Amino acid sequence: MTGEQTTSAANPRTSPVLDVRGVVKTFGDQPVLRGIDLTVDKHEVVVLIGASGSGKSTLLKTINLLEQVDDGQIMLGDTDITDPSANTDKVRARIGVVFQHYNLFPHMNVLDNVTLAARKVFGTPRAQAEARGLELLARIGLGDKAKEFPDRLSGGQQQRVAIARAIATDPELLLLDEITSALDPQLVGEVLDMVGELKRAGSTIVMATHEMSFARRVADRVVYLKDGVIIESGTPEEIFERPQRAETREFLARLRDPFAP
Ligand SMILES: Nc1ncnc2c1ncn2[C@@H]1O[C@H](COP(=O)(O)OP(=O)(O)OP(=O)(O)O)[C@@H](O)[C@H]1O
Repeated sequence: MTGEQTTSAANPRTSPVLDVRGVVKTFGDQPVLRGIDLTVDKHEVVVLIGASGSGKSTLLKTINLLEQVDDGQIMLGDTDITDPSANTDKVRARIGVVFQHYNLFPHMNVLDNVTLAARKVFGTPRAQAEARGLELLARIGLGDKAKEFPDRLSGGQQQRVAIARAIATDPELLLLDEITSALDPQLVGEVLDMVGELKRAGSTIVMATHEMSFARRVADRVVYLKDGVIIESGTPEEIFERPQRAETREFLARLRDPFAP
């Protein structure tokens, strides 16, 4: 028996980092999430795939409380974050988020961007926050950019800073929404490599992406969403090599050949 098996036998399953239960979201009369169930364990990397408009971003937004659910429940650890009494700021402080468009504050230098949440939300003393920020920037190869303003960085560098900012407060969960789709193709690799490093470092991640090769490489679990419903989820091998559902097979075939019937 391996050490890992002994540990898990001794410690029965701990509660998941994220537990999405029956989440429903409608915009006007358009149902966008139609009963989503999704559990994410610590250190797990879950990748959401699906056609444009299938509800991937909306799902991430409900988890970050940028959108309210119409029905269902979302647990972050032991906190029901969909309970009206949940403190939005406290919930958001536990979740790191990076969106498609690197939304760094343009009037702040890179280090101030990375350390802002630690200083303002967590009250970490500036010297301590900056030491951690500089360490993070050095780790991602941008140590020499600490005092630069965002507009002096390439899109890929800005997005890497946005990721550094999201992890600077050691969030329990990281949400990444199409973080490479606004980038020039030659800048995509450096950002995706950074996500690979976060995975190796043990982050818990839910990400939406159209980069299937990346989903295949980095995901522990791939979740295929269609019209607000999870059609199928499984390991990258299960989804990409042996999809069980006809809808998944059709989606993947269309990616390979957009003119497929
Ligand atoms: N605030 C909103 N008001 C009205 N409709 C919305 C709103 N946000 C999203 N939608 C609609 O909800 C549906 C799902 O959108 P969503 O952005 O979640 O899809 P997605 O899978 O992330 O797409 P993409 O891959 O293009 O980012 C779309 O039809 C979209 O137009």
